Amino acid sequence: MKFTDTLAAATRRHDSLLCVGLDPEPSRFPGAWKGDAERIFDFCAGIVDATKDLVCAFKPQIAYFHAHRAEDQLERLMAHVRRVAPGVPVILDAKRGDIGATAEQYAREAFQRYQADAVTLSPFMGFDSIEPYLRWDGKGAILLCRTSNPGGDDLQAQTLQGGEKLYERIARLAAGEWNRGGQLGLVVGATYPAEIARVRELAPTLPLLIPGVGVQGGDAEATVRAGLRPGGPIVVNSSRAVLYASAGDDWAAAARRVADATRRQLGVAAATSVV
Ligand SMILES: O=C(O)c1cc(=O)[nH]c(=O)n1[C@@H]1O[C@H](COP(=O)(O)O)[C@@H](O)[C@H]1O
Repeated sequence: MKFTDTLAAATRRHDSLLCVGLDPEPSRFPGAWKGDAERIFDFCAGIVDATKDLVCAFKPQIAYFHAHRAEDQLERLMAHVRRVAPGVPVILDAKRGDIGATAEQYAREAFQRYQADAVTLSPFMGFDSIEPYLRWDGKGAILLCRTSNPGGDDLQAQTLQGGEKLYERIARLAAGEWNRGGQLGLVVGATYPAEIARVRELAPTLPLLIPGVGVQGGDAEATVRAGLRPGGPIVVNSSRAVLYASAGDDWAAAARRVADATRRQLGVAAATSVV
C-alpha cells in the first residue's frame, strides 16, 4: 500500500490529524527508568500502546536512538508499531541528504532495515539526492521546505533570481517535476502559518508534515486552517508535549490525555475550517 493511502486510511479510521513524535530522552523518563537508555524501547512502546488509536502516524526521530547506541531498540520499536498498530504509518525522521550512491544506503536503512513507510529528507543537494528513495515503491519521502525553527529563515526565506523564495521553489519542485511517482511530501513548521498557506497554494495535494505545536508554541488551529484542504492532507506532529506530559507513574495515561486533547483540538479546527 502506498504511504499516502496508508496515511489517509489511518487519518479516517482514527479521525485524527495527530502524529505522535517518538523522541526518547532517557533523562526525562519516569521513575526508576530515569537516565536508563536500555529503557528506550519500553518507554516508546508504552507511548505507542497508549496513543495508537488516537494518531494518524508515528514519527521516531533517529538521533534520539543513535545517540544512545539504541538502533536495535529502534528496530524493535518499528516491529512493535507494526504489530500493535497495523495500518498506522511510521515516518522515520532522519533528515537525510547526500549524493546518490550514499542516498541508496540511507534509503535501504530507512525502508529495509527499519521498515519505515516514509522518511524525512533535506532537499539541499538536489533531485539526484532524492531520487534513490523514490525507487522504493509506495514509500514516502518528505522534504524539508519551511522548517519550524527560527533559523529556517536564514536560507529558506532567501529570494532567488526571479523573485521566488527558496522554500517556494522547493514546494513547486516537489509538487511538480520531482514528484514522479507521487511519493513526495513537505515539512512546514506550525510556527509559520502564513508559509504553510503559501506552501499549500503551491502544492495543493501533497501531504504536509507539520511539526511545531506543543513545546515550540505553534498554533494548532491556525495550522489546520492554513494547511488542510480537501485532497490536501496534513500530519501535525507533537513530540515532547505528549511524551513528557507526566514524569510520574501516570506517564502513559497523561501522554494519552495530551494526545487526545491535541487530536480533538485539531479535529474541531478541521471541522470548522475546511471548505
Ligand atoms: O522534520 C521534522 O520532523 C521537524 C522539522 C522541523 O521543521 N521542526 C521540527 O521540530 N521537526 C522535528 O519535530 C519534532 C518536534 O518535537 P516537539 O517540539 O517536541 O514537538 C522533533 O523531532 C524535530 O526534530
